[in-house]
Amino acid sequence: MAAQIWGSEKRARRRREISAKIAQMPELHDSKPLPFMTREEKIMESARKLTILTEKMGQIIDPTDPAELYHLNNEVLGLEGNPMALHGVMFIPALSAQASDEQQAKWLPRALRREIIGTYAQTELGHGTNLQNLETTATYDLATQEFVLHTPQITALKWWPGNLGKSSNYAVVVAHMIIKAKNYGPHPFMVQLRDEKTHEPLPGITIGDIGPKMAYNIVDNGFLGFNKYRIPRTNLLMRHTKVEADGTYIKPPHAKINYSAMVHVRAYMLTGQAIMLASALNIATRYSSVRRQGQIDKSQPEVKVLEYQTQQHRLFPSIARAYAFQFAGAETVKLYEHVLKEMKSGNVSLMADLHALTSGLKSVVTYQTGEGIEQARMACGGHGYSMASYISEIYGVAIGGCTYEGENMVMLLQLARYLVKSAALVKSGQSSKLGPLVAYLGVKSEPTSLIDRIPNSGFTEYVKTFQHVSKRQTLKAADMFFGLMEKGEKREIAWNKCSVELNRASRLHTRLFIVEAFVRRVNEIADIRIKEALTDLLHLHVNYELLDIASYALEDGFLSASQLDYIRDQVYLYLGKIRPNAVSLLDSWEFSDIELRSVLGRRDGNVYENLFKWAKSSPLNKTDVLSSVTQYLKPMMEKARL
Ligand SMILES: CCCCCCCC/C=C\CCCCCCCCCCC/C=C/C(=O)SCCNC(=O)CCNC(=O)[C@H](O)C(C)(C)COP(=O)(O)OP(=O)(O)OC[C@H]1O[C@@H](n2cnc3c(N)ncnc32)[C@H](O)[C@@H]1OP(=O)(O)O
Ligand SMILES: Cc1cc2nc3c(=O)[nH]c(=O)nc-3n(C[C@H](O)[C@H](O)[C@H](O)COP(=O)(O)OP(=O)(O)OC[C@H]3O[C@@H](n4cnc5c(N)ncnc54)[C@H](O)[C@@H]3O)c2cc1C
Repeated sequence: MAAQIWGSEKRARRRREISAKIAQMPELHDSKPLPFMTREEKIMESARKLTILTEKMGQIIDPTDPAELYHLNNEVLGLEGNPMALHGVMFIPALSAQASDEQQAKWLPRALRREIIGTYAQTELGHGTNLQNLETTATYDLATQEFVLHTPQITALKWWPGNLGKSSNYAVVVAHMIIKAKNYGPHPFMVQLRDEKTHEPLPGITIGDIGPKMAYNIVDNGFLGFNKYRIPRTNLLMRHTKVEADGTYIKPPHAKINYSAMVHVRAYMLTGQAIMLASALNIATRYSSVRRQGQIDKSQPEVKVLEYQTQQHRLFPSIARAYAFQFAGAETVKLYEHVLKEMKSGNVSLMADLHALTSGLKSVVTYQTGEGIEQARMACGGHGYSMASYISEIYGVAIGGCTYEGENMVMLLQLARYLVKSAALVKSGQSSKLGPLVAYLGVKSEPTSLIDRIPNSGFTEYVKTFQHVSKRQTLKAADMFFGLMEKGEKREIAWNKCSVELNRASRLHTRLFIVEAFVRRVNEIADIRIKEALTDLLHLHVNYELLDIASYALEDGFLSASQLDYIRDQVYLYLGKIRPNAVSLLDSWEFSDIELRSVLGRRDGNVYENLFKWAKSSPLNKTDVLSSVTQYLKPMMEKARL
C-alpha cells in the first residue's frame, strides 16, 4: 500500500531508508517538543537543523529529488516551516521558470549551494488577490539602464512573503513595470535585500517580520518597502519577457506566464495537504483504537471508541479523501511538469487547462483537508485539544492553504471562467472543441441515474452521476450569467451576481475530477489485496461524496429518494468493511513518530504514560510555585483573608 501512496516500491523503500537514517542522527531530532518552545527558540532550532542538513543532506537523500527533499523536510524540520521554506518552494522554482539561461547561470547555482537565501515577494499590505492593483513600481531609468523600485505608500509594502522578514537576503519581487510612463503590469525582478556579509538591510530597504500567526510560526513572514531602490535592467527575469537597453519591451508568449511560481505551488501543495490530512487521521485513528470509553453492549467491557459508528463516520470518509487527494495530486504534478517543459520551449497552449485544474483542486482539497483535520481533532475528545496531540498545529498549517496561493473563492472563480467558456462551446454546438477535462459537458446523459439499477456496473454509474450534476450546475450557472448579460447587465456585474452558483459548479467539477482520479488509480492496481482494500475505500468515497452533494441530483429527479437510501446504506456498509483495515490504511503512509510529533498518535499506542511524561516536562512544572503566584495571586489571597 505504501507503494501506491508514494508512487512506487522504490519511493516507499527510499522513504523508509531516509526515516531510518534520520532516526540514527539525534542532532536532527527536536531537542524538546515544539509546543514547549517559544517562537524564537523554534526558529533557532530550525536554523540549527538546516545548517546540519546543508552539510549532510547528500548522505541522507538525493537532493535533486523533490519528493525526497519534502520527506526530509517533514521529518526533520516539520510542518511549521523553516527559515528557508520559500527558498525551495518558490524562489528556486521562480528562477528556474522565469529567469533566462544567462540569469540562471548567474543565480541558480548560488541559490542551490545556499550561498544566498531567497523568497517570493508579491503580496502587499493593500493587495494580494488583485495583482493588477499591486502598488510597488519598477520604473525604468533609461539613462542608467536601471529599474527604480519604489513603495509609494504604506499599502504598497510587501506583506506576507515567507522568510522575507529575517532570513532571506534576496527575493523575486513582483512590481509594476513602467517604461517611458507606460505601465506594462506586474513583472518579477531579482532583488538583493541584505548585505551578503553583514546581513544588514541595504540602503533604501525597510524590512522586518509581520509577527506571530495562527500557525507556521517558524516562518518569518515579512514586510518590505523600497525607497527609490535601484537594480540593474538585467535583474528583470527575462526568460519570457524582455526589456532592451533602449526600453523596448518584448512581450511574453502568454500574458500570465510570469504566474508560474504560483501554479507550481498550487500543483505541488495537493499531496502536501493529503499528507497533513493523513497525519491527523493517523493520530486520531490510532488513538481511537487505544481509547476505551463506554459500552455498546452493556454486558461487555468498554469498547475502543473506534467501534462507534459515529466515530467511523467522522474519520473514515476523510481517510478516503486523503488517498483521493494523494492520487489526484500525483496526476497534477505530472501534468504540471509536462506543461512546464512545454512552456519553456514556447508552447503555452496547455496553460489555461492547468490553471483551471490547479485553481479548483487547490480550493477543494485545502477546504476538505481542513474539515477532515478538525474532525480528527474532535474525534480525540479532550486530548485532541491538547498540543500533545499536535493536531491543532497540523490544522493551523493546513488551513493556511485555503488562503495562500490564491484565496479559495477567488481561485474557484478562476476555474468558473474556464467552465463558462466551455459551456458557451456546448451551447453553440461546438462540443468537439472541449478539452479532455470538460468533454463530459458535451455528452448527453441518461434521464435518470442507474446507480443500484445495473448489477456489477462498478463505479461507472457513480462517475456518470457526478458528471450529470457537474454538467447541470455548470450549464445552469452559465445560463444565469448569459441571461443577465442579455438583459443588459455589464459583464462584471452579471458575473458577481452569479458567483455563488459559479463556485458551486467549480466545486462539483473538481470533486468529479478527484473521484475520477481515484477510479483511474484503483483500475490500474494489479495486486488483488491492495485493490480490494482500496476498492472498499473508493466505495465509501463515491457514496459519501454523492450523499454530500445529493441535493443537486435530487432537484431534477436524476436520483430518486430510494436511490438515496441505497447510497446511505452503502456508506454504512463500507464504514463497517473498512473498520478492520482503518489503522493499517493510515499506518501504510509510514509516518515515523519523529515526523508525527504526537504523543496521542504514537506507533506503540502507549498514550497515557507518555501524556503524563509530556505534561510533567512542561516549563510551568519546573517549579511548584510560579512567580505569577508569589507576585500577584498569593498577595491577593492574603489581602482577602485579612
Ligand atoms: C530541506 C529543505 C526543504 C525544502 C523543501 C522543498 C521541496 C519542494 C517540493 C515540494 C513542494 C511542496 C509544496 C508545499 C507547499 C507549502 C509551502 C507553503 C508556502 C506558502 C507560500 C505562499 C506563497 C504565496 O501565497 S505567493 C502569492 C500568491 N498570490 C496569489 O495566488 C494571488 C492570486 N491572484 C491571482 O492569481 C490573480 O490575480 C488572478 C488569477 C486572480 C487574476 O489575475 P489577473 O492578472 O488580474 O487576471 P486577469 O487580467 O483578470 O486575467 C484573467 C485571465 O488570466 C488567466 N490566468 C490567470 N492566472 C493564470 C495562470 N496562472 N495561468 C494561465 N492563465 C491564467 C485567467 O484564466 C483568465 O483567463 P480568461 O481567458 O480571461 O478567462
Ligand atoms: C501562510 C501564508 C503564507 C503566505 N506566503 C506568501 C508568500 O510567500 N509570498 C507572497 O507574496 N504572499 C504570501 N501570502 C499572501 C497570500 O498569497 C494572500 O494572502 C492571498 O493570495 C490572499 O490575498 P489577500 O490577502 O489579498 O486576500 P483578499 O483578496 O483581501 O481576500 C479577502 C476576501 O475577499 C474575497 N475576494 C477578494 N477578491 C475577490 C474577487 N475578485 N471575487 C470574490 N471575492 C474576492 C476573498 O474571497 C476573501 O474572502 C501568504 C499568506 C499566508 C496566509
